Formats: sequence, structure tokens, C-alpha cells
Amino acid sequence: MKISVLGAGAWGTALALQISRQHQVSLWTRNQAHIMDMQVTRANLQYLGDFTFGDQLVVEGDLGRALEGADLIVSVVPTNGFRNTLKDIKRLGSSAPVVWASKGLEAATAKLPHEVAQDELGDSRHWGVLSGPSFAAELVRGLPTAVTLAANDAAFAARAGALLHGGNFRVYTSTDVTGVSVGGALKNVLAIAAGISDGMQCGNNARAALITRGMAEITRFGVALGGIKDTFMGLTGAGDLILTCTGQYSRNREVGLRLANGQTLQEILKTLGHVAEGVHTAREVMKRAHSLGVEMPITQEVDQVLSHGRSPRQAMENLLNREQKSESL
Ligand SMILES: NC(=O)C1=CN([C@@H]2O[C@H](COP(=O)(O)OP(=O)(O)OC[C@H]3O[C@@H](n4cnc5c(N)ncnc54)[C@H](O)[C@@H]3O)[C@@H](O)[C@H]2O)C=CC1
Ligand SMILES: O=C(CO)COP(=O)(O)O
Repeated sequence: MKISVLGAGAWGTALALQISRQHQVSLWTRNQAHIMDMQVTRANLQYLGDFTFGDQLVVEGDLGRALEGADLIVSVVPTNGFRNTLKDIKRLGSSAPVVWASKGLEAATAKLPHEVAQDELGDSRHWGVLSGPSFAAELVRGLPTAVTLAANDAAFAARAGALLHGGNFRVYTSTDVTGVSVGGALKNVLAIAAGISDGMQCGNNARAALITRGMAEITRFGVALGGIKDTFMGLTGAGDLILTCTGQYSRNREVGLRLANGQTLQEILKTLGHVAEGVHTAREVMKRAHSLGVEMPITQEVDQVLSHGRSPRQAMENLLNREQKSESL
């Protein structure tokens, strides 16, 4: 089988390395200097570190050639590049099924990646989302990792999942595309909240409270969009939320830590070196939450800190001063 991986950041490259243990992989990214660097070093030193590419992994500078003969396309560009990536795939005439790993809401439209896929691909081919608790830095070291591949078509989810599954990488399947997409996107916002709390030395109790009350608001939002409640207790919900809110590799959590330590968002984004999807996603989630009539108090405070100049301390106080209520509401 030939699998094309589009996007050579940390996650695209870790996935490409993993998949190339079982299949031919062509890895493409839009930056030609980065392509040349990877072709020479046979590693992705800029985004992932010194992990050598095997013979089954070809770094391809031409997108048309990367897609030629692909049995499956795996798109791992940030959410804001996903629509154009799909447009390019269509323009170049590839009809292979598409699986993506982007975790966010598209800036300005507030759409989830599967809604972007619906816009661009419709029902003209199979597509699905790969998500779950999976730091690139751990998968690339061959550490055990379990994720979920969700697609509307259960048979396609099973086929694509079986292609990627193997060794240290367990791929479960699901048909709840909405639930899986919501969990992956919104945990990034909650990770910023957890980072802020940890950066303010608020303690373990506060982090656990943010994770569980975060779960409650992610579930409310996801169910309002048609996701299945149980999905939010699974790998792509609770699993990824716990990982990202506690793990030392999370870029979103790092944004929160640095905000709490007094850095400006501009300074942080200039030096982070990677995408932190929660930053623009917080704003987009709030737009949709308003139109759905769903209460998202933690996301709202994160959005206020990121985009409206609220201090982390004020945001924490606002959450603590909310009215007392039943836990189930
Ligand atoms: N890093 C991780 O452990 C995981 C990341 N993800 C998700 O995968 C996606 C990619 O993340 P990473 O690879 O970690 O990011 P990264 O920041 O390490 O690399 C981003 C890559 O995308 C390229 N890029 C940036 N903007 C683009 C655009 N508009 N169009 C096309 N390419 C563009 C960059 O040149 C770079 O190659 C994100 O949505 C992220 O949430 C999912 C699971 C794990
Ligand atoms: O999605 C991730 C792990 O599943 C990575 O999270 P960060 O983007 O916060 O590093």
C-alpha cells in the first residue's frame, strides 16, 4: 500500500515514520527549503528531532507526485490549512480516501474539520478523522499509543484503521465523526486553561477540577452538535483531555503556563515553534457556543485571556465566583 502524508510538522512526521514500518509512505510539506533539508538529513530536525527515516519513507517536494498512486491520504496540516489542502487534492485529480489529524475549529468559519471536508469533498469519496491521546514525541520513540479513527462509513473506518494499526500503535474505530472531532479540538482550549492554572501554582485539585468541568462543557457542546455522549468518555474525549492537560509535551498547555508567567501571547507564539490550535479555536468555539445556547465558562475565560486582555488571575477568580449549582448541570 502507498500512503501519502501531507504536512511534515511534528505529528505528520511521527505518523509518517510509524506508517512507514508497514507501508510505502510519501511525506510532503509546502515548504521547499524544509523538504530539501529532510531529503539531505533523512530526518525532520526542525519539528521532531533526530529520528532517521527508513527506506520506505520518501520525502516528496511535488504534491502531485506525492499523491500519485496513493491508497490513502493522511492530512496532518493545522486546521487552518486543511481546506486548501483538500482543494489541492481535488485540483490534482487524486480520488484517494482522506483521513486527517487536525484538531481545531477553522478560523472565521468556526467549522470543525469534518464540516470542512463535507464542504470540499461532499460524499464523493470516503473520509474520516484520526484523533486521540498521542504526543508525537512519544509515538516517534515507539511508545504504546492508542487512537481512534472515525468515519461515517463503518466499513471504511475499519479498512483505514486496519491499514494504520499495528505494533505499538492501536487504532480503534468509531462512526461518531462529530464527537471525535469536537473532543480533539476543544481539549486544546482546556489545555491552555490547565497550563494557566499550573503556571499560577493553583495546585493539583484545581487541575483536576478544570479537567472534569472541562469534560462537562466539551460534552455539552459536542452533544448539541450531534455527537454521542459516550464518545466524550473515550480516547478522543477524556483520553486526549487528560493527556494534553497534564503532559509535559503539550504546546497548548505551554501557552497557558507562559501566559500565567507574564509573557504576552505574541511573544509566546513567536517562540513556540509549533502550532497551538487552542489559541484561535477558543474564539471560534465561543461563537458557536453562543449560537447553540451552550454554556462554556472555562472556554469563555480562556478566550477572554487570549483575545480580550483579561488577566489569568481575574479569569480564575471569575470561575471561582460563579454561582453554586448542581454538578450535573
Ligand atoms: N504534535 C502532536 O503531538 C499532535 C498534533 N496533532 C494535530 O496535528 C496538526 C499538525 O500538528 P503538528 O504536526 O504537531 O504541527 P507543527 O507545528 O509541528 O507543524 C505544522 C506543519 O504544518 C505546516 N503548516 C503550517 N500552516 C500550514 C498551512 N496553512 N497549510 C499547510 N501546511 C501548514 C508547517 O509548515 C509544518 O510543517 C494540528 O492540528 C495538531 O493539533 C494531533 C495529534 C498529535
Ligand atoms: O494533540 C495532542 C496530543 O494528543 C498534542 O497536543 P498539543 O498540540 O497541545 O501539543
